[in-house]
Amino acid sequence: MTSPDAARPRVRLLRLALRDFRNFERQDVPFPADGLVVIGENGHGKSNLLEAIYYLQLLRSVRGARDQDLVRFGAPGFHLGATVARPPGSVGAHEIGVGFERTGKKKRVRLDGAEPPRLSDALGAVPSVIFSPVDVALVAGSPAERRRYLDVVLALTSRRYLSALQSYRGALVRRNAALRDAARTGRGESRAAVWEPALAEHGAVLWVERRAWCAARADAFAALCAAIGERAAARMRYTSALVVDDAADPVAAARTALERALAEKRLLDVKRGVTHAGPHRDDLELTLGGRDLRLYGSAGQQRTAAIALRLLEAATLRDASGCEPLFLLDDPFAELDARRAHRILELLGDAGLGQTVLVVPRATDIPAELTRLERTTIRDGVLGA
Ligand SMILES: Nc1ncnc2c1ncn2[C@@H]1O[C@H](COP(=O)(O)OP(=O)(O)OP(=O)(O)O)[C@@H](O)[C@H]1O
Repeated sequence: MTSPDAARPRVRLLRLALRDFRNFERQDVPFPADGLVVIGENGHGKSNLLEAIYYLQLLRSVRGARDQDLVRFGAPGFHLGATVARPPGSVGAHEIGVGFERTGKKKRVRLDGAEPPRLSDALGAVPSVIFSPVDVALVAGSPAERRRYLDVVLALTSRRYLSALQSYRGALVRRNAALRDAARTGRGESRAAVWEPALAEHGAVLWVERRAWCAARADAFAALCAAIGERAAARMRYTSALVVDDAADPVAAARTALERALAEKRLLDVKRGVTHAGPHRDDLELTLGGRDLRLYGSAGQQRTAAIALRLLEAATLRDASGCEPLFLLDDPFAELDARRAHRILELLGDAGLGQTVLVVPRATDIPAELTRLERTTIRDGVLGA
């Protein structure tokens, strides 16, 4: 593996303080510069630790859990505090604190002691990517998994996308509520139509940015799958029912097309109580040798494509922030053959390998490439126990 380039800028987690988060009562964890390997039996808190670190980026659970479920059983709330080192000249806070109280469901963020005007201003505070065996759902799961992947990657790296996503979701909830109302009362179709300009305006941004990202990264996806060990050609493509004319201003063209599609489907929407047209129905098509990986891929091929998606995510974060993100590895090589695991670590190394936190059930699961990292153990939510 290429040795990490010391000059490459990286974000580094120096310390993480966990209070009543999942099965951690009170832990202060120092992180060495290159990273840490955490060894512990099943169910002792390894994934919880990675979830806590990732929370500092997304301000929500990477596993899709609700905030109240992250609070240690019986505790009133949780708090995470991190100290981060950044390369000279890069922007971002050095002290990040996130707290959540069960009563009132209040979430508070502090960046260097100050509360940002909006929660979303703190998104991406600690850039990181998680690699985990459950990532296979990105490939084998429903289109919703892949849309969520795109939404996370793009919302973390494009302010315009984040803002459009928030507005689009708000308008969609309201239009669907109006549709259900119209279906029940037999009128009020116009109340659903009211939300269509907003859906078209913000949906167009989602559509354009998703397509642009997929087009820009498609070759890299194919190259990564090949480098990991696929012999057939892998392909990634954004698919959408929306037909948009080529235009100098693609957002304006997508907006017009979406407005038309929403109007055309309105009667059907009223009948079914849901919105049929829009980027919330699109997908990221992944194929190998021309065949849908979701339907025909082997478990190993699906894992490979999922890892390629995570590597693309890391590259996107790197391009946006200029820094190497943290790599959080949740025993990701468990079911892969040694050759593939080795190639993936080589690819991670080629990217400059940011600070790495690897969690594994046994010391024998640590790949040779990462045996140089410091080690600790975890038992019942206590590190170093
Ligand atoms: N809100 C919570 N409060 C207290 N404990 C919790 C909470 N949520 C989950 N747990 C506990 O955390 C443990 C699971 O931790 P985690 O998912 O990190 O396991 P792991 O070490 O990664 O295991 P595996 O190797 O099986 O993936 C379980 O014992 C579960 O009961």
